[in-house]
Amino acid sequence: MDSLPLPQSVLHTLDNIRFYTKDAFSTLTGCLCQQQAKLKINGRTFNIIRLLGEGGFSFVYLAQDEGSGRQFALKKIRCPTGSDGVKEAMREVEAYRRFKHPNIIRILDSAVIQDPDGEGKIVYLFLPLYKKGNLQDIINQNAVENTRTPEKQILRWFKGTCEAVRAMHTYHAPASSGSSSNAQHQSGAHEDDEDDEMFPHPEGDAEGGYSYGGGGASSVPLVTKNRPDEGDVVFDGDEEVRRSVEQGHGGMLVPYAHRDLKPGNVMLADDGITPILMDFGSCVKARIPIENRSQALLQQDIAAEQSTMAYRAPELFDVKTGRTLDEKVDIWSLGCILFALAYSHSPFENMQTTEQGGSIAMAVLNARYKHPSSPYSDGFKKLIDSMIKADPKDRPDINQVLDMTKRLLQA
Ligand SMILES: Nc1ncnc2c1ncn2[C@@H]1O[C@H](COP(=O)(O)OP(=O)(O)OP(=O)(O)O)[C@@H](O)[C@H]1O
Repeated sequence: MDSLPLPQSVLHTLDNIRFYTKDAFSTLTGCLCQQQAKLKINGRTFNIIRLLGEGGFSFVYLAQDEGSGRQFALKKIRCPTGSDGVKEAMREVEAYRRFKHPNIIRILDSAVIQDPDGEGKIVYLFLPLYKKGNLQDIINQNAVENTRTPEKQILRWFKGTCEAVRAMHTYHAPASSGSSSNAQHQSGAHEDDEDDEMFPHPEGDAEGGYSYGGGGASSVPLVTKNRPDEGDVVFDGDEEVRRSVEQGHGGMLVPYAHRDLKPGNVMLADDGITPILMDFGSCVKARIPIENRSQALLQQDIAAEQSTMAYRAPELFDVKTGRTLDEKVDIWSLGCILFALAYSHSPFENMQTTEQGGSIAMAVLNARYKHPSSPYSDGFKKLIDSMIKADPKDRPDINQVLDMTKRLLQA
């Protein structure tokens, strides 16, 4: 059959869902209407229904398990040979597993396969599907319809988002061997893991909590374990945390920072109320002492790649030697998120800044922004202002942000 002429946008999409053999892909391009892209992993077949979204490093598809009919968000991360892609993707997987909290996305499973089209590997993350979209969709809708979300509603979404961030900022290393009691479990994490482990995992975990097949054209399942068995040392994917646990220093505070908090990374659960924090590709241990210029430049480069500019804290634009980066970077971003939920844009992507010839970076470094006129309360505006402070030391910590938010909700 002759191939149908396809518009560029469709070809672009197809280029990114060449999940399986070239023959099958030819069939797909020839019969787009009748055929659906399929992905086979470990004997399970998934129909790829449509593209949900696209990030800097990945494509996210709506996928359906042909056997059970269950739908997922399937994140596909392509990792070229010679890059740290697989390692970085696995850091994201470990971060999803580390934080078990009702406002943090959980991972259902993951797999690494040989890229059928190249030398590299592809990492697939199976995530719960959120059909209501994210907070950026709400912002876009408000902008298009010239509407505003009521203050209390904004604060409810914001509070849930802060609770997710608190779970990261107050993370404690696993207490000891044979126990899964980390801070998240103690503070009411959901234990609803019955859906986990979509693929059979016949072997034990490899060192580092996962293993993946090293070659061959066929799909190789990632061996993962989402819940620790009795007697296992709980490994959270971080070498330093593991060493501390082994040395009997479990239970210590190890704050993590998300480093890419923005409305597009907060999904809405099906109730439309519960915010779910996602996209942990940028997540790092929060406290990083900067001892020399090369460390400063490295952190600056990482931030430039992974932290969205309009929500990025000033200390990540210009990393200073002799300082310690910490979790306050997220507090800045939370201030920008609250502002954006109110006024439909980040404080540092408004027209005024660019019209006056100023760059975003300059405005951020000076924490220079203005509240447009609005019906929001003074308390609400003060909460935003408390977080968007140039000096991280002047910003509240996450517990203080939550206290202020709760007080406003009760007012
Ligand atoms: N679980 C999900 N349910 C529904 N849609 C999702 C889900 N996960 C991701 N998406 C969609 O895919 C988009 C990209 O996802 P994600 O942010 O994880 O990718 P990324 O490559 O890490 O992005 P970024 O470049 O912003 O860091 C999201 O903005 C969202 O629209």
